[in-house]
Amino acid sequence: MKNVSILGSTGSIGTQTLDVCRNYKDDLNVVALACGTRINDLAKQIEEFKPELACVATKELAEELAKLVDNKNLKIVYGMEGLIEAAIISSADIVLTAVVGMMGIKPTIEAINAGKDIALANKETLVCAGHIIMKLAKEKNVAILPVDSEHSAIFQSLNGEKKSQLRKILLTASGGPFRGKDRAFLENVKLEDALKHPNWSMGRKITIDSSTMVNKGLEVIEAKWLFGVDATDVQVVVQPQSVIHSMVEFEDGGVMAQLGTPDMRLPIQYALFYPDRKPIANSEFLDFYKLGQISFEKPDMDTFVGLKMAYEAAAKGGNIPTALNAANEYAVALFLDRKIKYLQIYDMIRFAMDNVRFIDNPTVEEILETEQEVYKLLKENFN
Ligand SMILES: NC(=O)C1=CN([C@@H]2O[C@H](COP(=O)(O)OP(=O)(O)OC[C@H]3O[C@@H](n4cnc5c(N)ncnc54)[C@H](OP(=O)(O)O)[C@@H]3O)[C@@H](O)[C@H]2O)C=CC1
Ligand SMILES: CC(=O)[C@@H](O)[C@H](O)COP(=O)(O)O
Ligand SMILES: [Mn+2]
Repeated sequence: MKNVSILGSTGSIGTQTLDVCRNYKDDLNVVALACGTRINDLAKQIEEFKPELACVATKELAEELAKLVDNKNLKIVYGMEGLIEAAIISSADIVLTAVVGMMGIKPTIEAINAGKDIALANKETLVCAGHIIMKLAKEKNVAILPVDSEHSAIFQSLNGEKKSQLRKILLTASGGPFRGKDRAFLENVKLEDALKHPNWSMGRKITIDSSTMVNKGLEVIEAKWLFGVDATDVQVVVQPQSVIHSMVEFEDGGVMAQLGTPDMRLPIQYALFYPDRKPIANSEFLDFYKLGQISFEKPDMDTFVGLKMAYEAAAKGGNIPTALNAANEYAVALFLDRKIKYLQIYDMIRFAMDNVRFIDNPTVEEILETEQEVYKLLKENFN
């Protein structure tokens, strides 16, 4: 039996993780659940999975949750302190990090310090603090198991191979809902259209990131840290059907790929049960006769400049990936609130990367200071 703590249990990855736990009740035991504000959903999860601890965003929500649940053994906590408590709970063997954004940094680091394996969906954490997290994980001998579909595919493709013989990583991208469009088209795109991912059903923030291809940029940096390669050795290949989840090429010209239907429960359960594979319940299997064709394209980085800026951020290093990520989080939240136009997401990222005070090898505190500095810069310079 493996004890699991889930950070972000009410979201897209969180609920799919609970579906895996539901399908494997004898193997996975949920010990902690953390969410932000959806306390009615959390209350139902608590009733079904009976964790020891539940965490919500604020004290008020914690008090409301206490009224909704009838479980005297449940400890209810809140805020960042509470999220860290959920991450380091002594009974957990593994922490699945599925919160969105930089709020994942501290709990992930504390979970590693407490010796927990990490099933990592929260890519923003590695983008900003990959240099700290990968080093610490090695020191503490804990595994960082990728949940992001592409990184799980790379991890699966590298299984049993010598990393020294790896030539490059081929990171696949759907191209998002605006694939093939030009900059003039992007000028006036609507929120509703940006939220229509061609293949995946995901949370709102990552869905916008996929549409701008900033998601792919974050994933290039995530791959750099997870697999210890240069970002220049990560080549993005647009594969619009999202059937090939990523590939790796070796020195001898051999290419290994992982394919599957777009169902996040596969990478989730692969991370939770690694190195075992388990049957997947209620999912479709790939039918190559029905599939017809798989096609490939080069990404248009002159239109989707978010991807180009991520390569630039990776090359500059230090706190520049944090500047890119923080500006993107800030801008996407405004776009989701209909406060800015689509292309301002790129403008804000550009401005933050060009104007933030450079810090080489930033500490966690400096990463979080950079986040605040970026927010201030953007508030002062965009209205
Ligand atoms: N969705 C997907 O298929 C994929 C997602 N990822 C990554 O996984 C992460 C999660 O994405 P996704 O599931 O789509 O996002 P969602 O927006 O669907 O879920 C986010 C989760 O974080 C919780 N949360 C928000 N604020 C807080 C807070 N203050 N304290 C604690 N929890 C909080 C939310 O709770 P509540 O809603 O209750 O406020 C929710 O449970 C992201 O980093 C994303 O990039 C990676 C690959 C695929
Ligand atoms: C499911 C997943 O891992 C997402 O990151 C998804 O891959 C987004 O797709 P694109 O960014 O390629 O559109
Ligand atoms: Mn992905």
